[in-house]
Amino acid sequence: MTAVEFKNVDIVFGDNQQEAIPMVDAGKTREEILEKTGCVLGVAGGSIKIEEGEICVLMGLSGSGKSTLLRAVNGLNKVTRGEVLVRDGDNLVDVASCDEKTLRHMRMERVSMVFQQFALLPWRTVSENVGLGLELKGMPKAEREAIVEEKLKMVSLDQWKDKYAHELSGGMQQRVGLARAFATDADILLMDEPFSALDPLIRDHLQDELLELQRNLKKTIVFVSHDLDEALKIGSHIAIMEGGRIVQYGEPEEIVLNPANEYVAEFVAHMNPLNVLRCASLMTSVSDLRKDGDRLILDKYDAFKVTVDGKGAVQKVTFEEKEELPVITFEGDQPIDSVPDSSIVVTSPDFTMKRAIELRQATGNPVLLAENGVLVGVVGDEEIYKGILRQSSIADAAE
Ligand SMILES: Nc1ncnc2c1ncn2[C@@H]1O[C@H](COP(=O)(O)OP(=O)(O)OP(=O)(O)O)[C@@H](O)[C@H]1O
Repeated sequence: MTAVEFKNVDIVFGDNQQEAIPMVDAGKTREEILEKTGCVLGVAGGSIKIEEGEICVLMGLSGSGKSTLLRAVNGLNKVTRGEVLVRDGDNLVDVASCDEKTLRHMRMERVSMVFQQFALLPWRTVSENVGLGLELKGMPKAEREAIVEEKLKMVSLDQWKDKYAHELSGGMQQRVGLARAFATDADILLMDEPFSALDPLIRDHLQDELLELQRNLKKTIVFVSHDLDEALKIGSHIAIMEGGRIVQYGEPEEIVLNPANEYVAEFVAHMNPLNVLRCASLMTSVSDLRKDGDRLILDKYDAFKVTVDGKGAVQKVTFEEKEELPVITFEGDQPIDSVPDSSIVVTSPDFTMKRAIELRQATGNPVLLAENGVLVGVVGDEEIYKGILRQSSIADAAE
């Protein structure tokens, strides 16, 4: 079900909007529109649909219009033309055109916002900050406290509930901000660069925490970031914005494999491919493997050979004709170090390049990929190098 839909959204700042809109339609740039009309183009023709339970990341350089689009979801920015549909129970409300009362209801009950600068009230304790939204809604104290306690536990700050913001580190303050957002019943969270002021390790940790919270609570999150690695890590979909326009919208791997223009390619050139590229896009397919009689050859030295049965399932793998290697199925929920040295791992083509490298390192052998028990391909050193080289050739091309 759709949680948020932007339909041809234009947001123009300034008084001369009637003159600016035809220029938006003609595809004029922000600079041209500013020069002719004095208006600043915030967003032009923004159209995306965000499904419930997704994390959609709005990504782009400073000034590309990310925050402007985000703030349209709770009516903080007035939409010049177009619709911003937001789920309210069984209905979708157009927050761009609804009355004040409906907008207040949407802000209070449906959409909650987490800011970059924590926005904690210094005179309130941690628990009073987390309970703020509930208090404004008029929830009785006892009921409020139970929810606050639970959310503080979720972000591991229950021991800190009576402290004040200045007694907490930046990362902890941001976790309080997260707990406050998760404490409301709002199904939709807006997050405007919530982690960008934090140092990289804490940031990485909070991203993991957000993903974990998201898995449990299944909120819909619209997240602004200027960092493609962050977007790729947490986004189920990413909208890349340039000069007020969405230039590409897609799943992380789609964006990395097929950047829509040079602007996107430039971001992709500097990202870390390990967590994004999947084995399926790195592997050599079974149909491209060389053969030795009935056996498939897995590497260029003809060292590893695999025998499959009539249904395509792996039966036997030999090393240099002498040794038969143990074949292990790896589902992904066991630790890597549980995988025996020298074994051949069969795993899913959906796993990331990072996982393939870890398995390759743990076993010393190529990694086999199977779908529903049928061998579909292999990732060995060659495939891993190609994955890394593709990345550096994108970087070279972008420079
Ligand atoms: N209230 C406003 N009045 C006038 N212009 C505005 C207003 N808000 C944003 N803008 C302009 O709209 C454009 C897009 O700004 P926006 O803040 O959405 O970009 P952003 O991609 O979020 O950038 P950043 O990462 O720097 O926050 C900018 O040129 C900005 O100056």
